[in-house]
Amino acid sequence: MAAPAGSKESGTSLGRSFCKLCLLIFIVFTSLFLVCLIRALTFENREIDYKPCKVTDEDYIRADGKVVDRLVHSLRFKTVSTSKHEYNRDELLKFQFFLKREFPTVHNSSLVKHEVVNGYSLLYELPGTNPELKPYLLAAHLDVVPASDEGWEHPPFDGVITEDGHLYGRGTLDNKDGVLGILEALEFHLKRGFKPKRTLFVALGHDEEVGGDDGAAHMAQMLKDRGIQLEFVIDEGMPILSAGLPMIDKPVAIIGAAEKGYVTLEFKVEVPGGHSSMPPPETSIGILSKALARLEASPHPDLFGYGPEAAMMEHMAPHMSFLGKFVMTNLWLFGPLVSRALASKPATNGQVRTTTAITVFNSGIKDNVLPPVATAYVNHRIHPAQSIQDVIDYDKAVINDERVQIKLSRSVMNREPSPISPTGPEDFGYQIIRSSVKQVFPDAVTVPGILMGNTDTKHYLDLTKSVYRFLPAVLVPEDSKRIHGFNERIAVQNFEQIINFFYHLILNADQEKLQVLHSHTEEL
Ligand SMILES: N[C@@H](Cc1ccccc1)C(=O)O
Ligand SMILES: CCCCCC(=O)O
Ligand SMILES: [Zn+2]
Ligand SMILES: [Zn+2]
Repeated sequence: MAAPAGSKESGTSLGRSFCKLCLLIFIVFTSLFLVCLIRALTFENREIDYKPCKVTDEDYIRADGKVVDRLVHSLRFKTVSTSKHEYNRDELLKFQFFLKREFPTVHNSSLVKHEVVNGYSLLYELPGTNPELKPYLLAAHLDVVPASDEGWEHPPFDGVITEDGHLYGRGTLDNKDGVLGILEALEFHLKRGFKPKRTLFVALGHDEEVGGDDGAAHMAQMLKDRGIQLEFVIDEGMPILSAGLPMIDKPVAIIGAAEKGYVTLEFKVEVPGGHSSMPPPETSIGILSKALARLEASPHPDLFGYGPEAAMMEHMAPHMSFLGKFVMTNLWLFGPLVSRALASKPATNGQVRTTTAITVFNSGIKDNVLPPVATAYVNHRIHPAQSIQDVIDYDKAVINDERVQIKLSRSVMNREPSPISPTGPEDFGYQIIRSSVKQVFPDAVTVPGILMGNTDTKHYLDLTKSVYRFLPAVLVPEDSKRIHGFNERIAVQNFEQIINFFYHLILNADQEKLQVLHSHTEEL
């Protein structure tokens, strides 16, 4: 049967426009590929390497004998914090006397001014010979979160070292490794006659795990009252990830340049009670449960690129496989892909958005009584691009039900996200930390990032804009569950590296200014 009139021509023109469309798509994809390729090939590694401090073999501190014993004994003090103002004072005092006895030079040298603050925190000052140089602060905390023997391979307060060289205990990662790391390095320096040019403070808080209001807050106020401004602060924070990041096979030291905010919201539904034989279509439990289900089904917006996470990827790019570099130097195009990859795992989802965790649900009186009240608590860790009010507004819009009352909980931990600290090639504090990492972990890549937990650094934000949350514990992503969880542990060899990190940091920070070694840009 002949084709209807005109169909032959239209078939050809359809074919022609289809070919034009294919050609257009081919041209678009080819040009996108070429743009990405040129960017990847010409990407400049802006990092500048600075002259590291001079050290000899005698300068290396070994974590053996007395050194490792001191950490083991420190873990046995049950310096547990449970809530605001509630912490084990006896154990804190025993720990304090132990440190005074074990670090005699730090505590008796005429070079060191040592103060016990608010009964249990420890503040040390080593005045520098050059008062022109702004002081810096090394922070850590003496307290730990609770732990019972249940669920642990070795009791959390015994300090057991296993055959494979791991020391098990509450506080091995959070944060007695930091406390002893700083004190071992300082004692070693002082015994060798070290006299700083730049004033150094060490602040060991005793209630970080419950907000730091009795410890770090007081030490910060003392420094403010003395009119002190700091060059930089380094406190506990992100680790060195030895695995788990996409398309990079080197260890990555993530230096926390920002810290997420923290807010717990209370959701409450109040309805008339009554006899369960005459129930309304929805009880208070039903109304609140549906509202919470909507919250879980509507994650807060993906804010990849609005915090330090994009800078983190770009700093990794020069050290990645070609594919990795191709992607990470073209986040303008692949950003949505990268953020979806980060969002796919709980351990990294918090890098790209405000997280939502329904942590408490209370309701019900008796099985034949309609529940007059249902209450729930939701804990959000807030992305630096959002505020507490943004989070409340978003939750209200998602819940969209007048019967659900939403209000700020009276949690002592509520706080806005921190400002983002400078991480540029000339920023002294960030570069000093980078140099010290590279001296102790030569094959590690250093990048800026966000700390998802919270620390005492909130109290020091008025003293400097350069606040970093980093401690070179070498971890894999699975280890994150050990922090505040079961089987917290540290490799003794890694503790030795932490001590030497602080040893180098104290030397590197004592320079008047950064001395350029070479800039990668010059190399190109
Ligand atoms: N550091 C602990 C406790 C804490 C929370 C919030 C502020 C200060 C401390 C955490 O991140 O959960
Ligand atoms: C290792 C990071 C810890 C976050 C702050 C804390 O829980 O003490
Ligand atoms: Zn903690
Ligand atoms: Zn901690």
